[in-house]
Amino acid sequence: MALSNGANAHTQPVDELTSSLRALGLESLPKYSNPNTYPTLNPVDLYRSHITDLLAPITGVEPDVIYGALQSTQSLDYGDLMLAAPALRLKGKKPDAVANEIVDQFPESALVDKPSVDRKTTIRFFFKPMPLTSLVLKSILQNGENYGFNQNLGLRDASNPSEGRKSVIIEFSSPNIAKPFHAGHLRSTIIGGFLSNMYQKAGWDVTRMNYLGDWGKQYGVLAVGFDKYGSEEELQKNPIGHLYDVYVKISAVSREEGEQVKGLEEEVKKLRESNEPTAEKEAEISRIKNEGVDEQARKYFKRMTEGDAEALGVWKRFRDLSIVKYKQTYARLNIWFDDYSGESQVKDESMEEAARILEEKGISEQSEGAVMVDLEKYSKRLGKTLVKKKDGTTLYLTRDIGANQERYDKYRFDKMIYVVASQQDLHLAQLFKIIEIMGRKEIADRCQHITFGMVLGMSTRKGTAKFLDDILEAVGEKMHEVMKTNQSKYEQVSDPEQTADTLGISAVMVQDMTGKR
Ligand SMILES: NC(=[NH2+])NCCC[C@H](N)C(=O)O
Repeated sequence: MALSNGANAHTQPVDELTSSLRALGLESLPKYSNPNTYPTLNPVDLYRSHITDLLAPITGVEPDVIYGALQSTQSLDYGDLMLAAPALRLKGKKPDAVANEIVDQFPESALVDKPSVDRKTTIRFFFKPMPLTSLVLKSILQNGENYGFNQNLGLRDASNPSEGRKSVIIEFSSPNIAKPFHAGHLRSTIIGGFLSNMYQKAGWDVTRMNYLGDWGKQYGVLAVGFDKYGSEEELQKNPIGHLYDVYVKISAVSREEGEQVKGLEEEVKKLRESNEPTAEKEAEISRIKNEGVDEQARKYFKRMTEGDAEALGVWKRFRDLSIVKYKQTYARLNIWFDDYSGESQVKDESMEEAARILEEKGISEQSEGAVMVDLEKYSKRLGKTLVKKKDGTTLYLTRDIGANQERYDKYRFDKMIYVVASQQDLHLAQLFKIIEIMGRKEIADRCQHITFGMVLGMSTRKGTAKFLDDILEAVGEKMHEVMKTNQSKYEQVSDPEQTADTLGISAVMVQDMTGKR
């Protein structure tokens, strides 16, 4: 989304605010204004600044200290702002005496009532209602959807807007094709969407990125499965669900074959012990090993990695159709992405280059044909980890290393945020460490992992919700039930299904934001 450039995008309202303040009998803007928020001074900043102005002469404390000590309250019963007297750090005075002095000496103000002391040392401030409504409502009307935001925060240099805006990549959601969209993906989607909006409103250039799990042998398995169980019609209708079903079916076959081989091997062992012929059983074993799902999938994926157009074509269609469907579902949450990247998009060259650097710097070592990095010398908890498998293929971590560099080359980001569930804390810590010791500390320092637990506090009753669509469906149904418990109100809702849907989605979003982060 295009953002207006330049530092002055929001300076106009300040002038208008000044005139509103004059109308309330105040000369002009408060003298003390937080320099970070000054150009867009929103009402809360304005009140904090105003109170700071009034308290500075009474207490003799630095305005910065007072401003910082004025805190929001837990609930409005406790005032609009509060100040803990000890936070003023006045030496040689008892906090309760300080609190009383402040209340006694607090001058008449057009914006706030005379404060009161609570629990001896806490001073509570209540805003006067009338000026509050006239200031806030006016500011909301003037700023529209930009109310409460300061686009200048995203400037590289606030005093020199021509330096441009800071850029941030926010990587979030990142589900795996043909696998369920689980609670971790849901929370990542919500938190990531929220962060994107916040950075955008703070004037950063935001790139919303979805890093799909779309590469690896399992996509060979999927292609083999589609040959057997796939339906073109189903694929078009419901790609995400259908591919998942196919994957489940073919995985079961592959598991069965694995067990079969194990059983046959046991039998061969026994036959050998009793000197009986084993040829027949052995032939069966090698037939499964050579023609079974696993081997077919391995071959198929190998063709994909070698750039075989036909193999890639099939896979790409699965990916493209899934993305179309994802987009529709994300839209229900008002979430979109600028870049659908994914593990498949990481170029071999960038991974090879990373491998070369790791080797040259003596960071990686050979380990029984595979390549490993020992991070224990940096931190015990980072452990040892593979960056290349014995057969030369890459791993999840390898692809992340390559992707990190490619994103930097492409976007020159000032910051990159990975919104990923806490199961992957170690993975991301390893990633950032490896990037750092490869000599890219500057890039590593720009990367941040936003982690979260996966307790959802919302169980989908049937326990069958596997995809985002199902989850949203389930919460909608639940809401509908709740609505029906009040029949007289229910009858007044014109489109209950639609309303339940909207409420359900809102509930999912809101419950994630109710905890303090
Ligand atoms: N850059 C990353 N590794 N991002 C997280 C990707 C999450 C992964 N697709 C999963 O579902 O587990």
